[in-house]
Amino acid sequence: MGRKIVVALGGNAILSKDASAAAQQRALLETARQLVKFIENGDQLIISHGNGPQVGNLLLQQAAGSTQDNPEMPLDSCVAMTQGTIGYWMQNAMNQVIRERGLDQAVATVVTQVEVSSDDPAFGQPTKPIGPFMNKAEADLAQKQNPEFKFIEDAGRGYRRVVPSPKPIGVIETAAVNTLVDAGIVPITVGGGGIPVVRDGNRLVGKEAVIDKDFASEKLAELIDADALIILTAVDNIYVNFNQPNQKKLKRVSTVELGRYIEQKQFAPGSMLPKVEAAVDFVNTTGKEAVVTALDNIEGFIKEGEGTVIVKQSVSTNV
Ligand SMILES: Nc1ncnc2c1ncn2[C@@H]1O[C@H](COP(=O)(O)OP(=O)(O)O)[C@@H](O)[C@H]1O
Ligand SMILES: NC(=O)OP(=O)(O)O
Repeated sequence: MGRKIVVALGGNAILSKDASAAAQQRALLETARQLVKFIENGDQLIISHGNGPQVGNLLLQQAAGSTQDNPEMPLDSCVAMTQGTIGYWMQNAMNQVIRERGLDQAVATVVTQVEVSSDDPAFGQPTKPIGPFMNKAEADLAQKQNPEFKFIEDAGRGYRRVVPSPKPIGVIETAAVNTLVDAGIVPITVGGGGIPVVRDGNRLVGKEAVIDKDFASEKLAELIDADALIILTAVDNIYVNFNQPNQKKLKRVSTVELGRYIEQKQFAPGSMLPKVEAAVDFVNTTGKEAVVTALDNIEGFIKEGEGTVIVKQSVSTNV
C-alpha cells in the first residue's frame, strides 16, 4: 500500500455559484480528475468533503415545503442527507474518471457518524456558517422571519446563518473505514464533518449541529494512522498578511511558527483558521505532515512538493 492520505475537499471542489445537482456533479467530475492523480501516484486515498452550502440550502427547502404530515427533518438528518448526496456524486464522478484512466479502483461512501460531547460549549454558541451568502438587507429580513436563528458576516464574503459546530472526539465508523482502506478501496467518509452524535448509554443520539470538515478529517486521519492530511481549498498556499501588498507565501512551516501567526490573527475564523488549526493538531499529535494547497495544484504537490507543508520542526523557506 502507498502513502495513506486523507484529503479534505473545500467548497470550491463541489459548488461555486450554480447550486443545481448537475452543476455540482460537473464540478465534482473536475475534482475527481485531480484526485485520481493521487491514485496514479500509488497513494491510498481517503476522501472527505464539506457540506456547508448544501446543508443550509436543504434546510431552506425543508422550511419552504414542510407541512404537518410532511415535517422538516432535524439538522443531523439533513447532514446525513447531504453526506449521502455528495458521496453519491463523488463516487459516481470517481468511477467515471477511474474508467477513463483505465484504472482498477473501487470507491465507496460510508455514512459516517462523528462523536461530539454534549457538554461542548459550541452548542450554546453557533459559529459554523451554512447555506447561501446574503447581503445585509436579506440577512436582516431572514433574522426578522427567524428570530431564533443567528446570522454573521462570513470572512468578508456576505452574511450567512450560523449553527453550533462542536469539536469531533471520535469517528464511529473508524473500523469500517480501516477495513475499506486495508482492502485497497477508496472511502469517502466524514462528509460534511460527519453526522454529529452523542453517546447516551448504548444509544448514539443525533445532535443539531454541523461539524467542521477540516477538524473531522483531522480526527479521522489520526484514528486511521494516516501518513498525511491534505486540505484542498481555493488558494495555492497559506499566506501571512493575506491579500495585502506585503503578503508572504508559507511554503514549509513549523507548527510553532503557525501558532505565532494564529496569535497575530493572520487567519480568518470560519475560513483559513480551522484549516490551520486542524493541520497543526494533526502534525503535533502524530509527528506526520499536513498540507494546505489548491485542488488544481495536486500535480504540483505530488511532483514538486508545492503548497504549504506543515511540519513539527522546519527550516523556514518562506518568501
Ligand atoms: N491567511 C490566509 N491565507 C490564505 N487564504 C486565506 C487566508 N485567510 C483567509 N483566506 C481565505 O480562506 C479561503 C479558504 O477558506 P474557505 O473558502 O472557507 O474554505 P473551503 O475551501 O473549505 O470552502 C481561501 O480561499 C482564502 O480566500
Ligand atoms: N461541514 C463543513 O465544514 O462544511 P464546509 O467546509 O462546506 O463549510
